Amino acid sequence: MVILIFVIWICVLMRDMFFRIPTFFSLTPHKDGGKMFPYLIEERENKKSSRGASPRKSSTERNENRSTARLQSIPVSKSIPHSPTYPISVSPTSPTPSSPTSPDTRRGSRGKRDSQFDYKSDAAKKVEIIAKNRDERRQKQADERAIRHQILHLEQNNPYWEFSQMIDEYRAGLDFRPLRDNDAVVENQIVVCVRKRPLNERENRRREVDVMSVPTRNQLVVHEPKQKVDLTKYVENQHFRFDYVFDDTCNNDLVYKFTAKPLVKTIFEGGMATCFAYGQTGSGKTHTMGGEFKGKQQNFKSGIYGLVAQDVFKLLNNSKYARMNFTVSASFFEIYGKLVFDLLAKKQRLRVLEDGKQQVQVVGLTERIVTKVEHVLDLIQKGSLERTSGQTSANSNSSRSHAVFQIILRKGGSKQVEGKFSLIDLAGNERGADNGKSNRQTRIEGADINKSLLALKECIRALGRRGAHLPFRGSKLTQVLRDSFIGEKSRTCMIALISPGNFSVDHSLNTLRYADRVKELIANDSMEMDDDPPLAIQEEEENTEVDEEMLRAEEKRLQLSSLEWELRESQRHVIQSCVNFHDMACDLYNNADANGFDRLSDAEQWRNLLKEIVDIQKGALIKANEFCLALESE
Ligand SMILES: Nc1ncnc2c1ncn2[C@@H]1O[C@H](COP(=O)(O)OP(=O)(O)OP(=O)(O)O)[C@@H](O)[C@H]1O
Repeated sequence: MVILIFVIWICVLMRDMFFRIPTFFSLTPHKDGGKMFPYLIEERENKKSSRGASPRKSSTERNENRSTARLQSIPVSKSIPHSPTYPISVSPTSPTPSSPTSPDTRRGSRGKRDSQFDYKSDAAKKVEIIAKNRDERRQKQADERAIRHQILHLEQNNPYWEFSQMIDEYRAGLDFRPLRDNDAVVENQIVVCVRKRPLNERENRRREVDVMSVPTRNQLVVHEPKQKVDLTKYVENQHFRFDYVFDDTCNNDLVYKFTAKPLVKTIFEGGMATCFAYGQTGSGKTHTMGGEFKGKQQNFKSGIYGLVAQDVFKLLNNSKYARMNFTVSASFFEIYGKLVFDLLAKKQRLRVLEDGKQQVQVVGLTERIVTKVEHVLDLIQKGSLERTSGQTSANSNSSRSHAVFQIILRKGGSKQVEGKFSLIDLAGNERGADNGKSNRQTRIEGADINKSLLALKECIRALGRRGAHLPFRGSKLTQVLRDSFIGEKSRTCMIALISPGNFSVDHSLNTLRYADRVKELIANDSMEMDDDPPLAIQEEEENTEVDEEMLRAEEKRLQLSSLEWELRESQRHVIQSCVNFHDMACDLYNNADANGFDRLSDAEQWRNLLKEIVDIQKGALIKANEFCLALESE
C-alpha cells in the first residue's frame, strides 16, 4: 500500500515537471522576439495587418503563434503551481493586436497580455513599469492639451487666456474699495495720482488682457505677464501707492475733483498752480486734459482745461474774491523740442527770454482776455486744432509736443500776474524711440521729450524741497514754467496716465516708476529739509553751468541705475532658466530610454532647449557688457 502511494506521488511529480518544462521554453523566445517590447510586436502586427495578409510570416509572429498554440495545447487547469521567477497564469485565448497610437488602447492590450503571461523577469517588470508611467504621462499631457484647446475655443482663440485666468484669480482675492465721489480730498502741495483708462477698441480687437488692478483709492497692482524658459506662463504682481488711483470707471469729473479743482483757489490767493498729464502715447492725456472724445469730436467742456475755466469763473463771482477785481486771460502754446509755437496765432514761432529780474518771458505770446467760460472753450478748441501731430506706432494722432494752456489772473488793469494756472498735456513719454522702425526725426523728438521730462521731475523735486536749487534751464518746458516751481503757495498735481493692456505693460511700468519717484523724492526730501537749511534761490540760479551739469549727471545716474536694473533682471532670468533647463534636460534624458521613444522629436526638443538657454545667456552677456562699459566710462 505504501509502495503504491509512493509510486502515485512520483507520477504526480513527474507530470508536473513534464508540463512545466515546455511552458518555460515556450516563453523564452518571446523575451528576444518581443515580449520585452510588447509595443514592437503590436506595431509589427498592425503594420502587417494594414499591409494586408502577408504570405510570409515573420519569425516573431511565428514564435508568437507557436507559443500561443503551445500554451493553448496545455491540457491542464488554468492555474499551474507557482514558480518564484515565472508566476504562471495562462489564458487559453490569444492576445488581440491593438493600435499602437493610443496610449489607452495600448494599456488595454497590455492588460490582456498581462493576464495571459505572468512569467516575467524583474527586467521585464521594470520595462513595463517605465512604459506604464510614460503612457500615463502622455495621457495626462493629452488631457491637459485637450482642456487647453477647449478653453481656447471657449475664449474664442484668445492667446492670453492663461494670463487672464491668473489675473482673475488674483482679483477674486482682492477686497475692492475704489475711490468714491464723497472721499476726502487731500491738500498736499504736490499730488501725484494715476489714472487707468479702459481697454480701447484696438486693444479689445487684439484680445489684450487688462493687467492693471485698482483695489483701493490709492493702490494699484500691475500684473506683469511673464514666461519661464519652459514656456510656463505666470504673472508678476507689482504694487504701487499714490495719492489717488482712478480706475477705468472714473470719469473726468471725478478725476478733476481730486486733482486740479483743489488748486483753483491757489491762483486767487497769489499762488501758482500746475497740473501735468504724463504718460505714454494713447494713454489718455488729451482725453483727460482737453476733454472726452466722441469719435473725432472732443467735448472741451469735459476736460480739465474746461472744468478749471468753469471753476475760475465761479470763484470770480464768489463774494470773497469779487471785490478783488480780477481780470482773467488765457494763452495756449506748444513746445516742440526747443521751439515754442503760439496755438492762438496760427502757430507763430515764439522766443523765450529771461529779463533782468530773471523772469522768463515768452515774447509775443497771445493772451486773450476772457469774460465767460464759452470764450475759454473757444480758445481751447482753436488751440487744440493747431497742435502738432506726428506719426508713431502707438497712436496715429500722437502728440509729440507739450501743450501748455494757461489761465492768468491780474488785478484791475495791472500787468502784474497775481495767479496763474498752467495745465500741461505732456508729449508721450516713450523712450527715445518708439521702436526699431522710428526715423531720425522721431528719435530726436524722443530725446527732447525725455530731457524735458527729466528736467520737469527735477523741478517738482525742487518745489518739494521748498527753495532748493531749481534746474529750470534744463528744458524749454521748465524754463517757461519757472515761476510755477517757486513760492510757498505754489501747488502741483501730476496725473500719470496708463494704458491697461498687456502690450503696454512696459511703458506703463515706466510711467508708474517715474510718478513713484516724484512722490518718493517728496517724502525723502521733506525729511532732508529738517537738517539742511534751504539754499538761497538767487545764488543758485546765477550759476547756469550747474543746471546743465546737474542734468547731465542725473541723466547718467538714471542710465546707470536702469542698466543695473536690467543686469539684475537678466541675472535673475539666467538663474531661473538654468533651474528650469536642468529639470527639462533631465526629463528628456531619462525618457530617452523609454519604450516607443521618438528620436527626431527628442532631438528637436533638446535642440530648442539648448537654443533657448543660449539665447538667454547671450542676452545676459550683452547686459553685463553694457553695464561694465558704463561703469568703466564713469
Ligand atoms: N478714460 C478714458 N475713457 C475712455 N476712453 C479714453 C480714456 N482715456 C483715453 N481714452 C481714449 O483713448 C484714445 C487715446 O487717448 P488720448 O488721445 O487722450 O491719448 P494721449 O495720451 O493724449 O496720446 P498722445 O500722447 O498721442 O496725444 C482716445 O480715443 C480717447 O478717447
